[in-house]
Amino acid sequence: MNTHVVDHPLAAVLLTTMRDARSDNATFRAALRRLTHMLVYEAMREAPVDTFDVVTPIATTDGVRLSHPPLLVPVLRAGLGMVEQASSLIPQARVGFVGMARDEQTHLPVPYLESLPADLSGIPVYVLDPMLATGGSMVHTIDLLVARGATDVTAVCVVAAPEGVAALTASGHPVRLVTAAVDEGLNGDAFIVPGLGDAGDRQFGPR
Ligand SMILES: O=P(O)(O)OC[C@H]1O[C@H](OP(=O)(O)OP(=O)(O)O)[C@H](O)[C@@H]1O
Ligand SMILES: O=c1cc[nH]c(=O)[nH]1
Ligand SMILES: [Mg+2]
Repeated sequence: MNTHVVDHPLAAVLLTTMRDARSDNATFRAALRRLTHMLVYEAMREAPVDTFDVVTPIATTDGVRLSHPPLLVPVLRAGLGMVEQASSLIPQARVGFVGMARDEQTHLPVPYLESLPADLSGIPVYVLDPMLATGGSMVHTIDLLVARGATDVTAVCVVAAPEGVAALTASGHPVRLVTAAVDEGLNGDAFIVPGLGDAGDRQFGPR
């Protein structure tokens, strides 16, 4: 599984704001939006394009358009904070939704929402979730996508734990990871260390 860590000073500054426990909900959300812009921009770097003639006020030249406009899939709740920025960067993208919340005892994801197109064959999919911890939520989401025919999936995360990266690799799914950081690991509550806490709570308040 290919992992791309976006290593850029501007991304690192935004990640620092998100990590900082003193950042309030609004500050955290604003930093997530701006960091999402950078992550999606990098994630789309190799996206294939078609060329066509575009007529400027002066002459005709080559224009480009995305060959395959993608599907964006925010994983609720925390991924909601990424979808507005991602879709403004890719206005042609469609959006599907998956909702799940980890059980605090088992740390397993409990799904509560699935709203996805039936056929995803030939459509690149970008899953938006700030946190890849055990990987359970991301693997479950990709299971749903692959069952609909997806063969080209990118997980766009802010912070990943090595355990989550290993789970994505072990899943055998056609996925690559774009993230701002791979952290040290998980604590006994399956939270990422040093991480940034609960990304849903830090945007929207406790459930
Ligand atoms: O890799 P995992 O161990 O599955 O953990 C990661 C998941 O945990 C968080 O969601 P959470 O379950 O806290 O729900 P929320 O977004 O509603 O807060 C996060 O946004 C991921 O979806
Ligand atoms: O550190 C973590 C782990 C799972 N979910 C979060 O929001 N944060
Ligand atoms: Mg949460």
